[in-house]
Order: sequence, then C-alpha cells, then structure tokens
Amino acid sequence: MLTATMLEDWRHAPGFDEAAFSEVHESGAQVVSIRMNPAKWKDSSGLSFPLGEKVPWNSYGFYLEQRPFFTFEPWLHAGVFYVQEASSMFLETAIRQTVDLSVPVMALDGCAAPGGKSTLIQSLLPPKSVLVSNEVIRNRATILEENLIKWGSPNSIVTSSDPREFAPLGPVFDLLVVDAPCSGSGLFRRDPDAAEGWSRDLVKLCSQRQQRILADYWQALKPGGILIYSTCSYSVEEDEAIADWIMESWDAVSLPLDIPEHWNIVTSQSSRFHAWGYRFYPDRLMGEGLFLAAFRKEDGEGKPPRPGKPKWEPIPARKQQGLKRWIADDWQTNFVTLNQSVIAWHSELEEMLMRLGNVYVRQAGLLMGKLAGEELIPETALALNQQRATSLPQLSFDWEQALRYLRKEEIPWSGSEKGWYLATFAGQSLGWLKLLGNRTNNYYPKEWRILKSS
Ligand SMILES: C[S@@+](CC[C@H](N)C(=O)[O-])C[C@H]1O[C@@H](n2cnc3c(N)ncnc32)[C@H](O)[C@@H]1O
Repeated sequence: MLTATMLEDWRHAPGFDEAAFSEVHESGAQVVSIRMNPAKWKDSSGLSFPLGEKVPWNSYGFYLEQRPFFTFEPWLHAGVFYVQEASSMFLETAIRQTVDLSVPVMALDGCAAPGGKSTLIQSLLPPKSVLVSNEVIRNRATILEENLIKWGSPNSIVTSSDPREFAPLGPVFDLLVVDAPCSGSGLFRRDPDAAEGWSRDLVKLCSQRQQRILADYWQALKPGGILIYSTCSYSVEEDEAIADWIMESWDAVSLPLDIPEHWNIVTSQSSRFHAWGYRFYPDRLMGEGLFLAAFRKEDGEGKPPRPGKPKWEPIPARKQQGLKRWIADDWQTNFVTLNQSVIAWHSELEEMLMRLGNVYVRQAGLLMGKLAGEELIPETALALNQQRATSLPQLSFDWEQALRYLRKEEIPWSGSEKGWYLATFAGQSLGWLKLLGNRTNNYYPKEWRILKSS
C-alpha cells in the first residue's frame, strides 16, 4: 500500500522513521477512540462497552479496546459521544494554550464536515460564544448539521458557502480553525485503499487549495485572533511549507505549544521562517497521522462592515411566556420566528448572523419548532439541546425500545397519558414521542433513522 514515491517524499519529513512507520502500516493494527460530550455525559451507564485509557491530549477522549457496533449505541444518537480519531483531539490542547477561554469567543471552523473538530470546539467555548461551522460541499453540510444538533450546543451556526464569501466580512472572528482538505496520507493505516488515490500531483493540488482557503478566511480573522491549521497529511508541502507560506504572506506570529515529551509528538520547524508545527506518527503514539500549527494574526486594521438587516421577527411577549417552559430557566435568550419556525438564541449569536453577509446559513441557534396557534410543535433539535428544560415529561426506554424508537418504528403503549414526551435512554434524550391515549406517534426524524435491523 505504501509506495516507493511516498516513502521517498516523506523520508525528509521531520521525525519520519521509515522502518517503524512501514511496520505499523503493515501490521494492520487499529486504534479506536471516542470523545465524550461534557455537557451531557455524567456516567457510563448507557454504554455497552467499557471506556479504556484516556487520550493524553484531550480531557474527554478515551481509547476503546475493541470497535463496538456504534450504530446500535443509543448514546451516539443522543450526542453523548462522538467517534473521533485520537490525534485529531489534539486540537483541544492547541486551543487551550492559545485562546483566552475566559471570555466569549467568536469562532469559525472553516472546513467543518462531518463535525469532529466543531463538536470538540463546542465543548471548550464559554457561554455566549458563537461557533460558525462552514462546509462548502452541500451534502456534507447535511451530516455536519445533524452532528451539531445532536451535540446540542445552543451556540451553533451551520453555513455552507465557499470560503471566498467570508473574505468581505472583515475581522469578526477570534479563532479560525482550518482543518484543510488534504492528500489524506495520515489515514492510510486505517483505510489502506485510500492510498491508491495518492500522487505527487494530488499533494501539489491540495497545497494550492489550502493556500486559497487560508487566504479567504484570514481576512475574516480579527487582529490578535488565532489561526489553527491542520491536515492529516505527512507531506511537507501541505504542512511546514504552508506554515512558511502563511508567515511569508501575512503578519503572523507562529505560536509554540507546550507538549510533554512522553506524548511522543514530533515538534517541527519550517525551513524558512522556523514556524512551529506538531506531527503525529502512528508508529510513535496511539493515533493516526496529523499535522497542526498555530498562529496569531498581527495585521488587519479596520472594523467589520456594518451589520445587515435581520430577516427574522421577534415573537410577541404574550407568546414568549408559553415558550419559556421548554428551555432552561437560566438561559438568557431571545425568541424569534424565521421561515415560520421558532428559534431561540442569545444576542451574540444574533449579532454574528447579521454580519454573515452573503454566507448561506443552514441552521442557527436552537430550532425549537413551529407554532400552531399558541402551541409549540417541538423539533428534535430541542429534545437534544443542552438548554432544553430538564423538567419536561419523559419516558425512559430500555435498549430494545430505544432502538425501536431510533428506527422510527411504532412504540406500543397502553397508558392513558397524552402530550409531548421525551424518549430517553439511560437518562439521555433521543427525541420526541407524542402520546395519544392508547397509542403513540414517533417523531424521530426520518432522515436520521437507523436502517439496519441487526
Ligand atoms: C479534513 S476534512 C474536515 C474534517 C472536519 N474538520 C472534522 O474534524 O470532522 C476537510 C473538509 O474540507 C472540505 N473542503 C473541500 N474543498 C474545500 C474548499 N475548497 N474550501 C473549503 N473546504 C473545502 C471538505 O468537504 C471536507 O469536509
């Protein structure tokens, strides 16, 4: 699977040990890891597998001894954990060491689908922050949106535009994460077939695309803001050479990270500007290939352009009273209607939306549902959100019932209760169920339902 051309190219990469690297690729060894959602996870009662060792560079990451059949884990669907490659979780260390997390952060994840980095960022951001997760490819934005709804943070905006739409926004973000599309060599151990598509031309093409993406997003970063750039490629052209290109193109300061030696991460410096970079090799640590580098923006005077006009309408105070019972008492929120839906969001999120210009917004804030007269028909996003009221009626399901629910099958019911109930499994909400006396309506979204029967 590894070709002579690849090895020839990577031989000069910092920390590359050809013999050990080739051996670990031939061994077929696989590492499985998940990251827990600190906003939902209290204990492990809803997992069918034990959590193994901690991922050293992440507060909520764990290795698993074996790969469970994740589709049949109700907590995956409830957003209690996310299946993520361990090296990628290093983003937490990079953010904690470079970004001031004691004040609200306006963040942009520029290459966001399927949402691994975005959900990680959401777990770190303080209240009143906003994370804009952009994915240019529309059908990949669908899964991004689903994963963020399940993660349940109310600070989320999901957009789907070309990075060039962000350039005119001016300096609006404190943190920019660019986990760039790349030649993908860092994942060849996990997916050997992917190696067939690799070529020097691909590396070159990716490196040009990475520069284009960075050039557009850089303009939307505030002076003093932080850029975290990462790839899953071993090629210097996509890693240290891009760090050099950033240093050459703009007034950027390369930020070193403080890394314990026993993590076995290779610290590299780019050849021209000595920019710091961090390389992960699967023969040195428990994880796949990754490169990450952090920068602070020093240039970019000026203010962001004036915010646009809102496209939403505030909800009259009379109707707001009825909506408040669905959300946590201590969440300071505004209720608005947009495209006939009720949405709850905090003022910082509303301000960010007004600054997004021509960027195409797919989802913003907490989508609560639709009003039928005075009554709210709730959305699944409300059932899964961290700011949902805890006092709402719920039905607690066992494993089998939870899977029935997630397959959108009918749930047998003999009680006489009526109304909206949360379907829960091991204390975690999966979605809504409407009780209608002697039967139920399963409101789980059709597009999300589990299709596999066993
Ligand atoms: C490495 S993946 C991101 C993975 C994601 N950050 C995560 O952790 O789940 C790179 C993403 O960049 C997107 N992409 C591809 N071409 C792009 C472009 N020209 N501009 C911005 N993003 C692009 C891809 O669709 C892909 O979703």
